[in-house]
Amino acid sequence: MEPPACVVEELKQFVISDAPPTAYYIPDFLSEQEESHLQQQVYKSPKPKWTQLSGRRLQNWGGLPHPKGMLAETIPEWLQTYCQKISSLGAFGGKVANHVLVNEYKPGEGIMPHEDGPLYHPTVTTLSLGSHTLLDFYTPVGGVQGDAPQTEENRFRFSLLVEPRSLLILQDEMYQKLLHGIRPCEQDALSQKVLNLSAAGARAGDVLTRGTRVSLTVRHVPKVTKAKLLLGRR
Ligand SMILES: O=C(O)CCC(=O)C(=O)O
Ligand SMILES: [Fe+2]
Repeated sequence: MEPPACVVEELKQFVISDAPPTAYYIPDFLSEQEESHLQQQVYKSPKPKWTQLSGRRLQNWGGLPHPKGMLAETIPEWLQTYCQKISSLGAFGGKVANHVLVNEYKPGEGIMPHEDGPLYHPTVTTLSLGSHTLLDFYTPVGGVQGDAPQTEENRFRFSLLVEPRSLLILQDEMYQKLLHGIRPCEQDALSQKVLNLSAAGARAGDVLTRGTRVSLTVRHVPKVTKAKLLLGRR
């Protein structure tokens, strides 16, 4: 089902026009109460729900995405509310998000440049709780013109500032053609390379100190397998 055109229309005011198509940045998408409620729920989750990785830890909700289809699991109500709220903006072309990754980064932690890949295509949406971060975007290896060595520095294109309580939506080229990552540092010195400075209420020259950030990446996994294997069936 297509979303009502007016809803998608409403998103257009949030396009980051200096970035490649298409990034939407919505500051204060969450109220402070919603932010602390979500933080409480994340930290109330049972310990085995966390997976510790190098430089961050995560919770996976909704099932494990797989090329053959995700065996869907029920998303708890405290997350489902936001799956619906974000989907109702038209972010997933009328579909409802069915997968959420919760990432926690302490100051000095980050995530290596990567692509989100085909399983979630074509949209990823991110809620930020507790702290800002800088999301850095890179040309893939092999995508840099000329003879320059393909170092991370040479492949770096620009950053987006995501403030706590904001919603970021990435689609199109931003999703498909660029890698994204978070540098493992404790402070961010903002420059003109941050393409959404004014929308995020910041200025070049500002230095922001990171706190613990929890991000919720809310996505729609199109390929789902519903048939649960009936164990013990005769
Ligand atoms: O924490 C973020 O904003 C980025 C997380 C991310 O890139 C991912 O989970 O794929
Ligand atoms: Fe990612």
